Amino acid sequence: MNTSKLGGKSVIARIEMNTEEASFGQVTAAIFEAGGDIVAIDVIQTSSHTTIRDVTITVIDTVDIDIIAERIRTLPGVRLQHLSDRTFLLHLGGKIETKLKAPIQNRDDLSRVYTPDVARVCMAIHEEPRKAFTLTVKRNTVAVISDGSAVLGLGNIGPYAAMPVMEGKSMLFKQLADVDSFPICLDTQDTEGIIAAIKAIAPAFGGINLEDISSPRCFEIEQRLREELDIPVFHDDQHGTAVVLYAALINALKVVGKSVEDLKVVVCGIGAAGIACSKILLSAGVKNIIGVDRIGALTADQTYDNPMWQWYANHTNPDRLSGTLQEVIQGADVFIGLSAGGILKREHVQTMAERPIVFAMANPVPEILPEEAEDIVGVIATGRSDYPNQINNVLCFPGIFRGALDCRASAINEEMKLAAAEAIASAVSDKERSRHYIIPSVFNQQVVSGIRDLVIRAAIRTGVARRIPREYR
Ligand SMILES: NC(=O)c1ccc[n+]([C@@H]2O[C@H](COP(=O)([O-])OP(=O)(O)OC[C@H]3O[C@@H](n4cnc5c(N)ncnc54)[C@H](O)[C@@H]3O)[C@@H](O)[C@H]2O)c1
Ligand SMILES: O=C(O)C[C@H](O)C(=O)O
Ligand SMILES: [Mg+2]
Repeated sequence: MNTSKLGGKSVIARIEMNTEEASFGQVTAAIFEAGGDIVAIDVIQTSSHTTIRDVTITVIDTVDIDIIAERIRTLPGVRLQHLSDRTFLLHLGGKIETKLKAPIQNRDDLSRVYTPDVARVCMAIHEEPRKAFTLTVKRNTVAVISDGSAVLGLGNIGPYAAMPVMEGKSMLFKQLADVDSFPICLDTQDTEGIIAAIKAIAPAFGGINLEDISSPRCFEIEQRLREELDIPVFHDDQHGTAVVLYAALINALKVVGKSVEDLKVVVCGIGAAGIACSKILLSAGVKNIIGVDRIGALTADQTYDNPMWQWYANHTNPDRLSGTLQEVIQGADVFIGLSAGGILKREHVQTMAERPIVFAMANPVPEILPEEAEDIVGVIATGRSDYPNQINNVLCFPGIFRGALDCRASAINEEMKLAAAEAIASAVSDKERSRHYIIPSVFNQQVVSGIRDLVIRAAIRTGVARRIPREYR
């Protein structure tokens, strides 16, 4: 895939200067002229003739960091000691750690957190298994599990390379919703192997967040685990995405003044996310959805080996359109991309209906970058945090699990998902809503608490809550 548009970079240049030969002004001018932007300067060491500074430089994608380094190196009296990529620095040794809730300071503490006293707690759980929820980490812990087979839009990069994403999800769980979580990448892509592994580790967890498992295996894995486990199993790429997409569409339609029943929607990428998003749109009353994958539009006139595609073809595309994305997108009101970076061109968007809505959600590179279509669309959104309108499942998964854990839900059902979408959409007020603001920020404090509230109510209403939090009694 094309990784040249992975976003801006931020580096730290450690620069040693002989103050008799060079001035810091020359250094900043050289960085600026080569296309870098200085965002921070830290003095590391000074002596009578030399100073060492850490200069934090950001650059946009089109700027070559090596050229900046070369310019610095050629300045007389200046030495570039080293250049570190801040993103890689942040990943050194991983991004999360465990922390103790109580210190172990003496033998007495030791005997209570561990043997012999811990045995009494073990036996209490043995006698009454549901006490695992009160006496272990199960109460507040979710496993973030992947097999590395469909990581972001990077594809099947395997369990080791998938870890940074899963660690990132765990950080978001903790920071946004105070949910503890473990990133777990399994070294198997066999459906039965994955199901068995997850069932075997489930006792430690209050919920399972499946992540970046490719379709169609993800459907069976989730379905089986939902049937066989008594804790919520939620494939985030399907349902988290669908929830946030639906929330964004509710608000985008208000901005462009169109209604759900009249829409022609093209969904590109009929995988885990594309199928789940299409399903939520069908239940929201969208009548004309056309799914497109690498082979073109899915139509009931064809037969497919992939059973999900067959189901899809039979439930969408009422006019039985066939052909390429370029052909079927003509006259569409909405494009939803959950496929691969850079596949939608400005010329295609120009053939869409008036004030089209473009949700280019492939990560890390969207189907089309906002700057390529901004002036010809009604609303454009991506999955990324560096553009306005980020449609990303991070708006959903922390809050939906917060709600599910707080009421000890046995499952996350359709009603809870719709409740979460409603909560997200309503976090943007009528006054705030605009073509650049259809979806609340990930950092909007209202989002998690709003989702939690509606999700708990939906869980109680539908009988999956095993504990009613005090404020709902
Ligand atoms: N913004 C978000 O919150 C969010 C959430 C989930 C997934 N995504 C992104 O959506 C994409 C798909 O994720 P997934 O989990 O559904 O993966 P997946 O592997 O299950 O499905 C991807 C589908 O896209 C199809 N595809 C790939 N290239 C295509 C092309 N050029 N034209 C048409 N179809 C093409 C594949 O054949 C496959 O069916 C990824 O880029 C992922 O990062 C974004
Ligand atoms: O991980 C993300 O940011 C979104 C999503 O889960 C994806 O796979 O792209
Ligand atoms: Mg994902």
